[in-house]
Amino acid sequence: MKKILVLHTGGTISMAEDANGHVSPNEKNPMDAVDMQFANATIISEDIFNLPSPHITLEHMLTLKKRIDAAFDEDFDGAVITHGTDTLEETAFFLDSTIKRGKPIVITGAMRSSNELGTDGIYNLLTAIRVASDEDSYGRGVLVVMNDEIHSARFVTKTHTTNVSTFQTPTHGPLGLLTKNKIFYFHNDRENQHLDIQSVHGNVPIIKAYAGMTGEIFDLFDSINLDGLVIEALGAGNLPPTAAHSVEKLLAKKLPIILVSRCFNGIAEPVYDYEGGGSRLHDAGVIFAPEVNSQKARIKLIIGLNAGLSLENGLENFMEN
Ligand SMILES: NC(=O)C[C@H](N)C(=O)O
Repeated sequence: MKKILVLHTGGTISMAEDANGHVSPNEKNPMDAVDMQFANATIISEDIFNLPSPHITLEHMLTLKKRIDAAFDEDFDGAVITHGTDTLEETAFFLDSTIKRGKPIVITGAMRSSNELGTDGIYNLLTAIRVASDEDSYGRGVLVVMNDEIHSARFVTKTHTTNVSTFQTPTHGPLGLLTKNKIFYFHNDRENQHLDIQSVHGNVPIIKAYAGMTGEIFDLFDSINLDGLVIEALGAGNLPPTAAHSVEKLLAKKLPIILVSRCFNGIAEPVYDYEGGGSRLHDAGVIFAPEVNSQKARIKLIIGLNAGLSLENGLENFMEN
């Protein structure tokens, strides 16, 4: 018999719709009323927060990490988290990057609130518990389970504003799926580097590049106290020339600048050798973060900085792997 901890954090899965079609949080979490009878698992539930996920901060993510660490030091065999979908991938990535792989951690949510027609919350919660109590889920890192699919926290992203199949894994594909009776894994994800941090300080904004971008936004950053910057660059990792010029001025001040692509699929690499091209940006000191989107690159940078990494001490290696 597995002992699974369910941590509710809020989100649409715990919300309800009113007569005007507006969706908002409930005083009492409807997920607490779900019948949790499993042949192979005992469920203990806690309402750790009741927040829409746009209200979730890195401090909340750290609180969740500490609660899961404590539960795993006790006799829990796995953890399930219910979470709003807007920032679910960020919490999933944070936990995957700060907790050593072993006992299953599964995150789920819903696209339709608890009293809406075709609500997906209870179904997703029950399938997440099935995955967390399955022997084969051990050692796979943090998993996102929604709509009968299992995704790696490292690569999954929210792709649709309203559709129940919103969580997808561009480039890599899902790790597995659930049928009525079985769980199938058809990929093994590589181990994600994890750092056991105790703080989450850092001011790290994300900037998106576009055709005709000038350097003004980067020049503004010159006067703000930043700990790092993440740029969603064009294509394989390039910037318009004037933007690149201003980025080089920030690099001269030893600011960690992380580059990912604004493309939905693929991996950014330093390839192009022209003004603003990726290979020149890389030579100037821009760090390319492969296989993560900008919101995950930002979390990864904050984790690295809070673990004591710096440009002189291992930050580039951490971000590039
Ligand atoms: N489907 C959802 O959960 C979206 C909601 N706005 C949230 O992230 O809290």
